[in-house]
Amino acid sequence: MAGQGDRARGAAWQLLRAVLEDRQLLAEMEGEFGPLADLTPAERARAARLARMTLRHIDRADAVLKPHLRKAPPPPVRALLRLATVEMLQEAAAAHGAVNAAVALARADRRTGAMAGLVNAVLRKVAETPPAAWDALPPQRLPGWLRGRLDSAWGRAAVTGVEAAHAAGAPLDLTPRDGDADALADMVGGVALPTGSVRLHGAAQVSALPGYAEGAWWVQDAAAALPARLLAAKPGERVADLCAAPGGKTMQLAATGAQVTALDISEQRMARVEENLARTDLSADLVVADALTWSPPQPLDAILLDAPCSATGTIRRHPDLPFAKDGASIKPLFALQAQLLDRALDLLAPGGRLVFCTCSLLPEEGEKQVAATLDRHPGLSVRPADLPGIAPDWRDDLGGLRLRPDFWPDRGGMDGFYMACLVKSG
Ligand SMILES: C[S@@+](CC[C@H](N)C(=O)[O-])C[C@H]1O[C@@H](n2cnc3c(N)ncnc32)[C@H](O)[C@@H]1O
Repeated sequence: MAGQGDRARGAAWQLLRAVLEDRQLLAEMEGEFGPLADLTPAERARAARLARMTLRHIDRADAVLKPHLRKAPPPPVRALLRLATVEMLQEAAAAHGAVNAAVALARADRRTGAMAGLVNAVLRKVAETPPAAWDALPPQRLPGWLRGRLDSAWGRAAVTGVEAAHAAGAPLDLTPRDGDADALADMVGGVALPTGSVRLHGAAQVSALPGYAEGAWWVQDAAAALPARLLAAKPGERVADLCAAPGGKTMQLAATGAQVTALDISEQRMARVEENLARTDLSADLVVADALTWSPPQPLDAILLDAPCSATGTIRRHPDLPFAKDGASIKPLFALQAQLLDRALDLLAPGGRLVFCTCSLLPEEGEKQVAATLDRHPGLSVRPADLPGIAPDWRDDLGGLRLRPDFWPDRGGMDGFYMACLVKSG
């Protein structure tokens, strides 16, 4: 019978193959029926971590493997070699355990069984790689379609910084329900960030942290916490969160005392908003509907539009994304974002505020989208972003905020985001 580590490795191998061979997203496979279904919570966490770590360092693994392979092995074997290489060199796992487990996995699968000898021989050589040689390998490159766009938008130094941030992964950020970051940092042993989030470095089991059961905080990247702060909802205001699930921003809005309607097109994802609100003892009206056709009973004072996007700002948390998506698959989102913006503006009362945001690194989903909206809607203006803890150079010429993973390098980075607060003429 396979040991615990082997079951986790086996599941990580399946996850990797599904991403690399079938372009599936990890998040879609981590549910009840995916490759992790029969594992214990600890095994699941380990499998998901191994798969993500391998995807973050796959180019480096290939560079180490190349001299030991006469020709590229079939994809399943290649994925197994990459997994074990990253486990040994990035995680510094004991070589005998990683090699033996990979050989056992190869042997147990009829598609790879005949190559178990090769797996053994190659990984024994990989195990001899000096740590300094591994450390000297450059971080994984972004895929060509994204690298080119980011290079044109932000320049080569930024691209290099973003790639380094992706390789480093992401810390765990929490948003305090009562807004007291110092008290929460003391409670969980984290660091209060200048923008009001609390950061924890190193692996932590979220549900075991103090305050989880009481709903004193929720997990939310420090950058993702800023759009709701930019909207600055006030008690009693009528506010809608138009693309709400899983609800991080809904909880922030509800915590202000505003009357919040949280809307999402996905019933399944809306269930997550409901769970999150229940745990944090916050309330909002929940609506499953298409934001393009939904109408509120009265015009709204403020709207948050966290529009569907390429999510290219979250690659450090989701290293599978560059393998599962490409430039063509994200293009239709640009038009949808413009439609959602126009519709949201229709729903606002005169003088009302709309924060548009996307977790994207592409100007097409941020700066360009807002500039085009201002052109389409004479009288619309941007209220310049001004929030505690933001650096002046995060602000763009329009008055929005451009955030990138290479910002805050000494603090552990942040997700990529763009946000701007639009004000409808009175
Ligand atoms: C970026 S996510 C939102 C994240 C969320 N605001 C948070 O902070 O937790 C985008 C969401 O938009 C929803 N969505 C996509 N198209 C939509 C539409 N036409 N109307 C309403 N929601 C939509 C998706 O189901 C998805 O949950």
